[in-house]
Amino acid sequence: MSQGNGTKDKISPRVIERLTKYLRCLESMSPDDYISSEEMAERMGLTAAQIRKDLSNFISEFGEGFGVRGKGYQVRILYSGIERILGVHKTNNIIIIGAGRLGSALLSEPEFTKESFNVIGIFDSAEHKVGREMSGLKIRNISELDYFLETKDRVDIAILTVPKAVAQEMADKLVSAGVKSLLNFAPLKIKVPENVVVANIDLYAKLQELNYWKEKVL
Ligand SMILES: NC(=O)c1ccc[n+]([C@@H]2O[C@H](COP(=O)([O-])OP(=O)(O)OC[C@H]3O[C@@H](n4cnc5c(N)ncnc54)[C@H](O)[C@@H]3O)[C@@H](O)[C@H]2O)c1
Repeated sequence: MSQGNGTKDKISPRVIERLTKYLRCLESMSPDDYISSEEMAERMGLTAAQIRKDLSNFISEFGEGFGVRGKGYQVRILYSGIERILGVHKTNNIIIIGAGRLGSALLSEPEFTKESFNVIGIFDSAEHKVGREMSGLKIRNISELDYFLETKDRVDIAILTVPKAVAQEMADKLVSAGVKSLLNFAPLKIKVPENVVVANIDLYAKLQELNYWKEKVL
């Protein structure tokens, strides 16, 4: 995860990444259960101290009743607190730029039917795709993007699934129209101003990393 030039927040991206994993860990538990940091640590291959340290950054988000001596954290309180920290307790509107193979696969992803993430538009530049329906949404012409951003609901996140050659240009367009968060799948590092966050997902780079580690464990 990167943002323009500076860091707005003292919280490390690693902490936020672990919070998303804590949510996954808690998902399989009953909300009335309690879990200790030791038990969570064991399930997740972390240390209890790490978990306590991560959560202590946000202690005010959890409020009363968080952490009962001898029992641990109540799953309901921990889960909803982390959801609030991550901002997924409310609906986040998403648009997808590029209705190709990846854009189409993401649009049909069941996570996007959850309340926290809601795809409200998908755009493409290919005339033959514009107007077609994809997972219940009409593909819009990219030329309508500015008008859409001015007139429709707030857009919280834009996902870029366009070719590398146009990804930076599309990111600039989104940023100048006021979009503050980008998830980029094109294999290049998108540059954004300081007040914008971007997560670049480079699958090929991940494969290269994995290949390195594979050699080490053999
Ligand atoms: N398919 C994958 O598994 C995969 C995996 C990782 C990364 N990627 C990357 O994701 C991006 C998309 O991959 P894909 O396989 O879906 O490609 P694709 O060719 O199937 O789709 C790209 C879509 O973007 C559209 N497009 C091109 N220029 C545009 C513009 N200016 N505005 C709006 N739409 C535009 C094209 O018409 C096309 O529909 C690429 O950068 C690719 O390298 C793809």
